[in-house]
Amino acid sequence: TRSSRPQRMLAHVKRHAARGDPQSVIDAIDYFCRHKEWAMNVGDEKGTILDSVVCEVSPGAVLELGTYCGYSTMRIARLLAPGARLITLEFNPANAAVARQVIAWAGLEHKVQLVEGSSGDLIPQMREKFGIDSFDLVFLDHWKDWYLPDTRLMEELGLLHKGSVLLADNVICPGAPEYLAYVRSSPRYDSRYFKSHLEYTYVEDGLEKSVFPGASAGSRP
Ligand SMILES: O=C(c1ccccc1)c1ccc(O)c(O)c1[N+](=O)[O-]
Ligand SMILES: [Mg+2]
Repeated sequence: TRSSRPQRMLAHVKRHAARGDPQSVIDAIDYFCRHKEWAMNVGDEKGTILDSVVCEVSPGAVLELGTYCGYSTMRIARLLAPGARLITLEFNPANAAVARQVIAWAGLEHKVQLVEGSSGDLIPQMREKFGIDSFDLVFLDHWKDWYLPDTRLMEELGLLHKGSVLLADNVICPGAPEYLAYVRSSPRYDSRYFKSHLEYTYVEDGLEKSVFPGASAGSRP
């Protein structure tokens, strides 16, 4: 049967990127998506914004919702301090299989735990299965109408602490209007929009960075 786009992307990585060199894997994927076949990685332009937020937060525990082929997983993992952990959730088994190989090619598998399944099912298992108490940074990049319900779930489960940062991709294109309205209006978040472009295009898109000031904020004094 015909190969999939993620499989062709992986073949391009194996042909053009150096094992154990995350930047060369990132560059190979960007080249493939810009010059051969568009794909929905966060990309190089929004990727530099993601990098700057990761460096600013210097998180000990990161949750990524939506692994896809592992591009943003690598961008985050390559910047993590020794001992810091990244858990990434992917719903689609075929994409997860490609992502595991991309992450391994970059030599970052020891920093990443890739879990297959639905975020709605897995988020409630974070404590018991992964020993995570709370997340310092969450990168939301999965189905856009799951951003809000999953955020509410993390709040209710106490997985966000004072200062936890939510960084959401695609808040303009394809868009996450309910999520955006929530984080921008709720007294629970200090939210800021980083204007950019949809990966590998001139269409406007951007990342929304929302800092959780603590569960007490927004409740009755
Ligand atoms: O939903 C799409 C999409 C919709 C239609 C066609 C192709 C992709 C998309 C586009 C850009 C993204 O950065 C992204 O994360 C996604 N996604 O699926 O999560
Ligand atoms: Mg995206």
